[in-house]
Amino acid sequence: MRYLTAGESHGKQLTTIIEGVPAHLPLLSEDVNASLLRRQGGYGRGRRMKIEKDLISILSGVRHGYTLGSPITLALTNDDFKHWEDIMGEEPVDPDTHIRRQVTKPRPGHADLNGGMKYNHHDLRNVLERSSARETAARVAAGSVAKKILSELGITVAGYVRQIYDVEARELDLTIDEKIARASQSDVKTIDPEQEEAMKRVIDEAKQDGDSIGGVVEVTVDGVPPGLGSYVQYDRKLDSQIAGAVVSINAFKGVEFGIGFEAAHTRGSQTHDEIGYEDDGGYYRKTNRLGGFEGGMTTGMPIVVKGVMKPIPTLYKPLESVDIHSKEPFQASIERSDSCAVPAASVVMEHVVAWEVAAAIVDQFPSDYMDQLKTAFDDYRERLRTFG
Ligand SMILES: Cc1cc2nc3c(=O)[nH]c(=O)nc-3n(C[C@H](O)[C@H](O)[C@H](O)COP(=O)(O)O)c2cc1C
Ligand SMILES: C=C(O[C@@H]1CC(C(=O)O)=C[C@@H](OP(=O)(O)O)[C@H]1O)C(=O)O
Repeated sequence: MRYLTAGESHGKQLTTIIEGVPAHLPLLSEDVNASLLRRQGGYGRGRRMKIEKDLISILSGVRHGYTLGSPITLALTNDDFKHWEDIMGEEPVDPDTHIRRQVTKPRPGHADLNGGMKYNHHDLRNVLERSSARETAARVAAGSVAKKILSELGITVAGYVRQIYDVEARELDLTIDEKIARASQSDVKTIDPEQEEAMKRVIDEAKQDGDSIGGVVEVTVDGVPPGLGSYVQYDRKLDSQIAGAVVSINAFKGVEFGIGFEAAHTRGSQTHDEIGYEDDGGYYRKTNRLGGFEGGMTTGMPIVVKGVMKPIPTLYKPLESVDIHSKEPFQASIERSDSCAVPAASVVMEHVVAWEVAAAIVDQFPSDYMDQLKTAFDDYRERLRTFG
């Protein structure tokens, strides 16, 4: 399976084209919209999310509620476009007006300067429109289709906020239903109200100071069998595909599986997951310190992956920059902005991880239609249970 996204942040629409989804997967626009709605929520978002009502139209690949096996096109209209028509429209504009409106003071931490230099854009709006995390709506749309495939196979994916700035969510031993319930809340998704309030407080403080903050998101995938991904070629290692996908989310700078960076100071005996066997369930691990991966393949334990999001680059008290026309020092441009997008990004990360897992499954069990996939997948699970 593969997908492409297209669209500018304040352009007419975002488009996702997905290829390789097996036929006969139940799919309605409501399924995608439920995910999009969650991504729009979350404490710390700016005014843009009050303008948009992210609802997709399915333009191809689905008929009477089921996928056809042909490319699926999901289109999402930007409601904000109506306010930007003269800036974002396709018609040429008068050069004087154009010069006055240009974005010329690149924001440190955003794609503005590097993108402008690379594509020779003297108006940095040409960069920021596509580098904006508005694009993550299109990726969540793709991920919601992936989640439908996974749910047909008994696999669930849940993402939630582990940390915002210096407020850490307490570690809890949650059931999968509790994790999903927590992930589907649309606010700061944590465990106890006190921590939620503390997270909201640090977001408010950053906002009042014209500053921004980041945090940590955790995604868990339950119900995966052992052996998804492969050790035989570097680019088939599923953990590396997931890591790449996480770091491809705007502002995500690091990723870890299980105990992750802690493994630098744990001994082998406190790092690896001992193996057990039960007649009913087959092989299992006594712990899940490695977050569900060995050798680029799933172990059968839940995948546990964390991503760190840096603070948002646009600051209402801007950092120093240089005007690319005059070369004079200036404060960076202020674009309307979020002050913290970690809660929204937890929904994005959940969906990009879901995509990678679903794509690995469809790749490993090539199927034209869902029943074929389910049978191949169930047979595989059954074979593993008595393996050896
Ligand atoms: C959900 C989400 C919302 C974001 N909102 C903003 C924003 O309002 N303002 C901003 O400057 N950056 C925002 N970002 C981050 C930038 O898009 C990102 O930092 C930029 O594209 C540069 O990419 P890099 O940080 O990965 O290097 C957001 C990121 C995510 C995931
Ligand atoms: C539009 C979204 O996020 C945007 C991501 C973003 C950025 O620079 O990444 C900047 C802001 O855009 P605007 O200036 O239009 O408010 C965010 O609102 C979205 O998540 O749908």
